[in-house]
Amino acid sequence: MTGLRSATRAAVAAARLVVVKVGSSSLTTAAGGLDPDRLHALVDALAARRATSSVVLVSSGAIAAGLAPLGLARRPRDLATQQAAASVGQLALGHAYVESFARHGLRVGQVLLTADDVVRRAHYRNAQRTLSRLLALGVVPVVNENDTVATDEIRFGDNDRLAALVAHLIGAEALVLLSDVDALYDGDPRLGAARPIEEVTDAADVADVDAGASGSGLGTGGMASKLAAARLASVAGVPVLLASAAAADRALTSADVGTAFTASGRRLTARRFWLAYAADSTGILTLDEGAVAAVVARRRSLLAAGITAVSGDFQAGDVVDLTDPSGRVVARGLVAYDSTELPDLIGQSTRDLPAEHRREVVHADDLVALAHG
Ligand SMILES: Nc1ncnc2c1ncn2[C@@H]1O[C@H](COP(=O)(O)OP(=O)(O)O)[C@@H](O)[C@H]1O
Ligand SMILES: N[C@@H](CCC(=O)OP(=O)(O)O)C(=O)O
Repeated sequence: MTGLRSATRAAVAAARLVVVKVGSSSLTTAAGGLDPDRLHALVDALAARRATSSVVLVSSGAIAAGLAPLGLARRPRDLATQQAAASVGQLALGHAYVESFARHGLRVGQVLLTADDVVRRAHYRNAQRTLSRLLALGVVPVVNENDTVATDEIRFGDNDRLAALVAHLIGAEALVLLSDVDALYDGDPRLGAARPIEEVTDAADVADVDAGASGSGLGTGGMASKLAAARLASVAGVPVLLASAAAADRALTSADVGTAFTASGRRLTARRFWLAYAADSTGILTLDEGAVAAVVARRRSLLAAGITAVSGDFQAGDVVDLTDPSGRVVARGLVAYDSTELPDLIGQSTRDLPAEHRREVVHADDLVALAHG
């Protein structure tokens, strides 16, 4: 794959703010310790790009970097030992980045996020503000999940998704996913002959590609999580390049390696992106066909008359999923009633409702239709 230069690749090469995510397997040795040579090579490529663009690094590797110091032969299965390994490894990782970026006269700042930090609106804004300030101060933010406190329920579990969310959160113009594989293939390359895919114009088209069951054994993501992250970034209007960490310099200069994912969606405002993709939903409203058409095609508010069923336990102001009659999620929104109030209202036209219950169930301003359901 040489000399490739699509509009998407040009956009990645020219992006003034780029999020770069690197996986555990690209930073560590098979024995489970940081690999200084590969880390330095990555940092050299980031520092070179930093001359023309702002860069945010989302780095995995805390758990992997903690294995050797703790005498663990492989990634532990239980959460507590993973968290202990991450606690030891994150310091080693941070230290290695401080020293490596210092070779280029660059400072780094550590940002450890939990799912809550991008799911809850107030936290989302905090993360946004901190990252912007770090960038304004000329610092390279190094982001990871806060593994030591994240519990099973609140783990992102994979930094590919975290990187896509961060890319939108800070208004990045490109997302570069660096892994131990040099491209997306039409099947798991570990299993035999597979062909690289150079350009993906609609990430939904490759959702069926065999992406293997799991990743390298050091990280958690695997190719499936990279595809999901690429799709998330793409629908949010951010072009994505997936390439090998060994080719980080070319990925970050000419962008003529790996697989490029075109940005298919319109860029959503931070609030609408948060609503559509980051926030946790606490309930489901099932819509009849007329309401689906009104909400999705005509961007109207959702009225009680078009709702056929309500499930979940939520309060006014919470995020709920809106589904079509078959159960497919077609939109998300901030609901204006508690779940206990709605059963008496649904299916009734507004004029038949008491005056205090005539407001929309989800106002059009608080509603986002989902492009791919
Ligand atoms: N269709 C595919 N195309 C490319 N790689 C794939 C595919 N299916 C499975 N893989 C595997 O996914 C691995 C990358 O995932 P992972 O090891 O989790 O990366 P990282 O640590 O960079 O997040 C590759 O090493 C590759 O063997
Ligand atoms: N937060 C974890 C990494 C989780 C993860 O997504 O790993 P990877 O698939 O290697 O990107 C860590 O630092 O070990």
